[in-house]
Amino acid sequence: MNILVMAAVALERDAVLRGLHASKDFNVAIAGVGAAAAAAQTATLLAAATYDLVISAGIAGGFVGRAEVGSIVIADAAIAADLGAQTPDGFRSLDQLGFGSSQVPVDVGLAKRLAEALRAAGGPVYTGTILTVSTVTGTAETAAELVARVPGATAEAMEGYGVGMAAYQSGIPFLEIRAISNAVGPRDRSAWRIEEALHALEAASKTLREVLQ
Ligand SMILES: O=C(O)c1cccc(C(=O)CC[C@H]2O[C@@H](n3cnc4c(=O)[nH]cnc43)[C@H](O)[C@@H]2O)c1
Repeated sequence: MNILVMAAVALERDAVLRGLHASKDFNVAIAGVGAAAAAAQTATLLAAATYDLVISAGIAGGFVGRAEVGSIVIADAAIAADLGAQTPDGFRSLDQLGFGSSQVPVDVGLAKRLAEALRAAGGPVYTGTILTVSTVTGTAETAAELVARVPGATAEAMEGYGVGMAAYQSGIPFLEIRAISNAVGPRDRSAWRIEEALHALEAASKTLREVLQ
């Protein structure tokens, strides 16, 4: 198998690489922060080589009561939660506006298999919707608004939809894997546990390699 893993920043890429133990089946690349950079970089790499699977991997915020710091979330759906329009009657997604889809398909069977393997390896693992946002949520009001908009919301990050859209447009299966570094809600950057999340991401990458090889 030839698998492309896209991480937003070097710290995430390095955690994934440590977990994969230099497996030749994987190319781990830096996507940049945000869906636009991630989509462009993923599309460039997909045009340059043949891949069987594309994965968006990194750290993320976890919705309170759904995914705690240090846990792993595997996407069963990947949704651009703020892509649409505000109207007097509330938010309208791209789908509701008739301009495409705010959701990219995930390989649900593979996501389930990976989640089972991660559970067997120990550590908290959840499957649920991972939101892609352009702005890191910083208030309880916005967190509540996102959960109301997407009831299955489990984690939020900034690249999944972009990576997934590039994969979808190339007809390649897609997965999103996130390790939780912080709670989604009132901004408290000092409470982010990035090291803890990177360790969880490394351990999850080890299991990922075992599942896919
Ligand atoms: O300090 C900040 O507010 C900040 C703003 C933008 C990016 C970062 C990063 O640490 C970049 C890495 C990566 O982390 C993901 N991430 C982690 N937690 C969250 C979150 O609560 N909401 C959205 N994204 C999150 C994201 O995918 C970044 O690319 C820090």
